[in-house]
Amino acid sequence: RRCNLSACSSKFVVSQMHPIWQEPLAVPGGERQSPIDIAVRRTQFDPRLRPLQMRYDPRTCQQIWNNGYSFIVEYDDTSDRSVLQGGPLEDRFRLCQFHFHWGESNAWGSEHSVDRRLFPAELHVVHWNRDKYNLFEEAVSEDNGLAVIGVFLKVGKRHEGLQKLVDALPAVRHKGSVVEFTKFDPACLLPENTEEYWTYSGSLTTPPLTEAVTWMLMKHHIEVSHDQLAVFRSLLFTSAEEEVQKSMVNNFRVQQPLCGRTVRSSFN
Ligand SMILES: CCCCCCc1ccc(S(N)(=O)=O)cc1
Ligand SMILES: [Zn+2]
Repeated sequence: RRCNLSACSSKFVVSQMHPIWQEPLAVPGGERQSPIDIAVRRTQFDPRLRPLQMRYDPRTCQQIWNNGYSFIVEYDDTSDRSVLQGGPLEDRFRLCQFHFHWGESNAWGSEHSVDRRLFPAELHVVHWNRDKYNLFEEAVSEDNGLAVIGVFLKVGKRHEGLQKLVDALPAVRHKGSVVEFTKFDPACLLPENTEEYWTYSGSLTTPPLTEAVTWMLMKHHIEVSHDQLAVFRSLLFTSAEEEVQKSMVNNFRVQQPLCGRTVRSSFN
């Protein structure tokens, strides 16, 4: 199937209307946008890809914030206490936050797909290149500025590690609310096997959509219970002042053209 190259080549491409942000999105460049479908048969095994090395200090966990699009668990990234390196990465990246994307039903919700298969939700663990930049805000707009680990969620047994986070969500029901949240190790949300992943060069999936991200999608998913996911869906896009309350669901971006990029795998 030909990639709609028209969406890949023009300098400024106005991509599709975003279901939540409404206004048409003009994205810079537009030839390495995220998310994408991972066509497994077209991925290329790269034996040079090393295992990922996550070293997270749970004490760097600070708060949960409802930013009106997802809930963000934010970490203190003013020192090298929580760092990611290895895999496809040449530099060291500091953990700054993690968040999720999910659907209104279990039939969809993830941003990436695997052979067109969608998952009910997707976790993003966000890091920035501390060897090249001094702040996340700088790294966001730079090539090789960010490294995001993606993990697919399936509905099944209850995830014990997630429950502490789920219990805190009612406190950030409305857009703009923040609650203290400490001593949480995001490694508990990763699958046991973090050696098997796909990696490609892409972008942020929400504004500013900058093409700064090295993506690493875990091949293995984690399981959460239906009730845990229902609490995600009980959050609101809207602030307490707004008269019409809108459920925070379907906060994912539609898939973008691959534009000739190669997705590499760390496994055969
Ligand atoms: C200077 C402010 C920029 C904030 C950009 C925050 C952001 C982080 C990760 C992702 S995602 N979904 O690609 O992992 C999207 C947006
Ligand atoms: Zn995300």
